[in-house]
Amino acid sequence: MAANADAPANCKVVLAGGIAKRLLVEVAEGLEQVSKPPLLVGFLSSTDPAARIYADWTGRTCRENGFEFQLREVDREELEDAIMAANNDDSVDGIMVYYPIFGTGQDRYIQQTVDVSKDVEGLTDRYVRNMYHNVRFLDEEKQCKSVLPCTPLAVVKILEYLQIYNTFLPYGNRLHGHTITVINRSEVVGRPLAALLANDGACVYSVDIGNVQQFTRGAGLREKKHKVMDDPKWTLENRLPLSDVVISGVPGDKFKVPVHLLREGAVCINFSSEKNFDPEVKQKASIYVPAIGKVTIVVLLRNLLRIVQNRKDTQGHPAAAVEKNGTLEQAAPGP
Ligand SMILES: NC(=O)C1=CN([C@@H]2O[C@H](COP(=O)(O)OP(=O)(O)OC[C@H]3O[C@@H](n4cnc5c(N)ncnc54)[C@H](O)[C@@H]3O)[C@@H](O)[C@H]2O)C=CC1
Ligand SMILES: Nc1nc(=O)c2c([nH]1)NC[C@@H]1CN(c3ccc(C(=O)N[C@@H](CCC(=O)O)C(=O)O)cc3)C=[N+]21
Repeated sequence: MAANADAPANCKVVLAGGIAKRLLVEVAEGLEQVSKPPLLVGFLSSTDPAARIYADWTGRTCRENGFEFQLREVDREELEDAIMAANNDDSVDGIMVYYPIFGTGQDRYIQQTVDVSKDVEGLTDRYVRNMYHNVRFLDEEKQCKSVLPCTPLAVVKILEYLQIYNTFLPYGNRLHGHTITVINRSEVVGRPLAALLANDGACVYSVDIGNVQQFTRGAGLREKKHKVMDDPKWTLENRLPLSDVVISGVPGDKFKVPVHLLREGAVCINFSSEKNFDPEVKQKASIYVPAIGKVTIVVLLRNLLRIVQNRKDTQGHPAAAVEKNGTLEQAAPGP
């Protein structure tokens, strides 16, 4: 054994750019099906430097891939009216609002101002409710897919790429048998992500600053949608050794995932702007994805195409446009 102690560890570092490229092929095909390049309008009222970087980056990715993008920098007091004007402007296909703005519950209120038919980020109530309830379509005919939030969906796409999703299993159950820890439970990323992964069959431990919760569809995946449980005995430290996938998104540069507690061969994914994993992660992980932003933006373009498509499909088909939430009765094609 000692003879091999200096051999390099076998961790594959997977960069988001490569995964994004594959998804972009799909997006390019979708773009050919629409009559004009979709216009995305981004509202920047945030003073957070991460929001501006992300906004610039969205613009660049849109333009490079045949989409139109306009950045509207408005005072936060004017934002609600500006969003309403874009809702009523037929030339605007999609709207995204960069957060944080007020950094309070008011951001949630602003989010709900975006018209559901233009919400590329899937953050309005109807989409969020569909996601938590595992309802995948907007219409009973199952023609119009619901919109999923970009960053959680980007993580799903990465897990599909890495073949953590087992395509031998039926769609909707493909994470059965996996134990996944998600460190972050924000309303925009961590909590929806835990729910999506649990709805797809995983046993998910959702960790935030206060506690650890388990999201699962129960033994034998008998439930249609996930349930959430609390147990004060659960800690990050005692969940990590059980987890074959660890996804971390803690803001700030203080937090580091304790590498010594990772299970040998774990798959580690970081979505925080800061590095939540020290380089030693490569001594333990089988796969390490250090950042996911590039995939998130391609998922955004994919969502933009989807809402353009859904609007086309609901024209002259008003039943699909009203609030009518079907339940997930059958397996549906990919998310
Ligand atoms: N790559 C991407 O596509 C995206 C990345 N981000 C990045 O992800 C990070 C998080 O963003 P948000 O979810 O919006 O932040 P947030 O501040 O709303 O939520 C942070 C979450 O982390 C938890 N947390 C904080 N400290 C912790 C600790 N020591 N241990 C365990 N949990 C802890 C909090 O309880 C909370 O659930 C940021 O760095 C942000 O820039 C955000 C959106 C998209
Ligand atoms: N409505 C809204 N949606 C967002 O998704 C949103 C937002 N507002 N406000 C700002 C935050 C921040 N954010 C990031 C995106 C990518 C990386 C990221 O990881 N980027 C690089 C790594 C760092 C780099 O290369 O500079 C990458 O993945 O390759 C981080 C953070 C999205 N945000």
